Amino acid sequence: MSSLPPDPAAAFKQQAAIQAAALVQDGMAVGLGTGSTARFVVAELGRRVREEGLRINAIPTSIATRTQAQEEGIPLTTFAEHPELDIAIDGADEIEPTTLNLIKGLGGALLWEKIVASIARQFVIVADASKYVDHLGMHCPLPVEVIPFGWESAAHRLDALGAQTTPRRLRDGSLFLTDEKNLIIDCLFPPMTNPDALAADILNIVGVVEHGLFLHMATQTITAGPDGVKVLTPKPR
Ligand SMILES: O=C[C@H](O)[C@H](O)[C@H](O)COP(=O)(O)O
Repeated sequence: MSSLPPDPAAAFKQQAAIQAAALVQDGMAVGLGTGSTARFVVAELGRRVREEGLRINAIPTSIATRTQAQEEGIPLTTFAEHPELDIAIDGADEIEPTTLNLIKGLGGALLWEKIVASIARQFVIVADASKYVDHLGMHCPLPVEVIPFGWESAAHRLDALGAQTTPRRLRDGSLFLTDEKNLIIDCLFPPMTNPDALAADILNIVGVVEHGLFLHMATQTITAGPDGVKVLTPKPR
């Protein structure tokens, strides 16, 4: 029996995920996201592969997703074979509904997720409707991935940008390690009015590998909530 509490949003996540998985067509190279919503996408694509004979090649964005995709029987591919992808489908922690700018990475997969999103012609976000915010940073810390060497100095420089920083830890107190064996500094910023400038400042810190601001990347969001399914595309800038 699972020790995880039931997820009250699970049905909405699954609804959004199934609609997004329907965008995947025969022959596509597909980026598979990470997290509780992306899991439903992978499950649905696995079902389509097995039951409908859907032929796809996929690149997973975490070790956890790779394991799930293998269990589902989804064929995996490499960046050498597919340096570009037709579509990537992933979850998000916060969505700003006008720009479709995002915060991602509460699951720690932001680096591989951003690499995969950056090579996908379509980057589709699936979420339950609770993920919408007026300004990024309203509900979540911004995860920033840093290399282990000198991480305390990187955290100090993130503090200087106005963040309240906490290194992410496991329950036993040890530092959380990403799939790349890096650390995550969770940064509580005031709600963001200029995420582009903040993203540039964060990337200027030596030792920072990537951050969870996914700006001007999503081509579509599919969310589900009590009011039904909503599909958004970014408003022209
Ligand atoms: O690192 C994790 C990812 O960015 C997830 O896609 C994100 O945290 C959303 O996860 P969930 O669908 O579980 O809310």
